[in-house]
This record gives sequence, structure tokens and C-alpha cells, in this order.
Amino acid sequence: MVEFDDTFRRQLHELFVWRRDVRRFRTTALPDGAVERLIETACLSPSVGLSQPWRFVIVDDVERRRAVIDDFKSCNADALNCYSGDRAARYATLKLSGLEQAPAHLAVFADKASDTGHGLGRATMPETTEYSVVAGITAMWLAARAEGIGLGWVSILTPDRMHTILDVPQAWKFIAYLCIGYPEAECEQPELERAKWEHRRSSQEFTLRR
Ligand SMILES: Cc1cc2c(cc1C)N(C[C@H](O)[C@H](O)[C@H](O)COP(=O)(O)O)c1[nH]c(=O)[nH]c(=O)c1N2
Repeated sequence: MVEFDDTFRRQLHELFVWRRDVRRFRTTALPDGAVERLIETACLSPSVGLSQPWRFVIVDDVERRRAVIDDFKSCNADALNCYSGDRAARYATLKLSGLEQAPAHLAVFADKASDTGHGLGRATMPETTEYSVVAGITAMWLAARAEGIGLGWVSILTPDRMHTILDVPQAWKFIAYLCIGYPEAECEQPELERAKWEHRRSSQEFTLRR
């Protein structure tokens, strides 16, 4: 039986506080096996019915990376067009991906066709497959930060394009495209807060009692 002491709990809290969505990466390569180790950690996460629906694609190929970057640029331009006035001007200044600099790219999918777990917990809520994959990504996000590695989630992408670019089965639902590498800087505040796009609110604002 493993026990965790107060020092560990304090450090774990610091890990939560200092985990960031990273868009500004150093181009320094990660050590061999670093991404595979993060994937191993993700695979320790809870999943509905122990279905382990996460599917990972390490994207090394330069042409495929370029195609992802092109899709991001196109989606980001479309997103900008959805805003007007000051909000549009502010959106235009945001850096919303580290795709060009990050030394590692990892796409994450949920396998909707897998029978692993025998459907337990999914009959009334099939979306728990996707929730399980997100649980894995969160674990990976924290594990990366504990090693001084930054992770940035890019969702300004077209899911169908990701299927085509990465040539994966249609039953895999696109969940996330992750940029992974050493961050340019560590920060206690979310980048979107520093850019005055949005601010972190107190947990009481999200909590009801019934
Ligand atoms: C599902 C999902 C999807 C995205 C994100 C997150 C999540 C959970 N985030 C990161 C997001 O902006 C960030 O988590 C918040 O701004 C809070 O900042 P910290 O993660 O605390 O640094 C994100 N960031 C970004 O720059 N481009 C993106 O496309 C996305 N997409």
C-alpha cells in the first residue's frame, strides 16, 4: 500500500496550479521515449468499462504535419471571422497553437467501434468513450508538466481532415491534436488570462447544492 504525505500533497497541488496549455515551445528535441512514456501514463487513466478507447498517433511525417498546420491556419482564419470589433482584434493577437515549433505532435482519437469493456457503462451514455479519452489526455498533461514538458491542445482543426491526413479508421473519433515539447517559459497564469481574453473564476461559481 502506497501512502502520500503532506509534502507530496502540496507538490501535487502545485502541479495542478502550474500545469499550463503551452503554445510557445523551444525547438529542442525531447529525449527518446518521452512521448511513449506519456502515452503509458495516459493508459493508466480511468475508462468506461475499462474499455481503454484511447488511440494515439505519433505524427513524425513532415508532410502530414504541414497538412495539419495548413488546416489549423484555415480554421483559425474562419474562427477570426466569427468575431467582430474589439473581440476580433484581440482574437487576432492570440497564439493558439505551437504546431510550427513543437518537436513532437500527437493526435488522439477515441475508438467508437471497440468492444473492449463489453459495452459496460456505455448503453445510455455512449459519449463516455470520448470522456475516457479526455481523462487520459488530462493525466498526460499533468505527467508532462511534472517532467518540465509542456503540452498544448489544438482543437482549431477539421476532424474529417485529421482522418484523411493521418489515414486512421473512420470509427476513430478525433479528440485532440497535442503539441509537446519544452516550454519557452513557465507561468502560473493561463495564457488566455494574460491576454485578457478570459479569466479563471472561483469554483463556487460552478457549484450548486440541492
Ligand atoms: C478541449 C480543449 C481544447 C482546447 C484547449 C483546451 C481544451 C481542454 N485549449 C487550451 C485552453 O485554452 C486552456 O486550457 C485554457 O485557456 C486554460 O489555460 P491553462 O490550460 O490553465 O494554461 C486550446 N488552446 C489553444 O491555444 N488552442 C486550442 O485550439 C485549444 N483547444
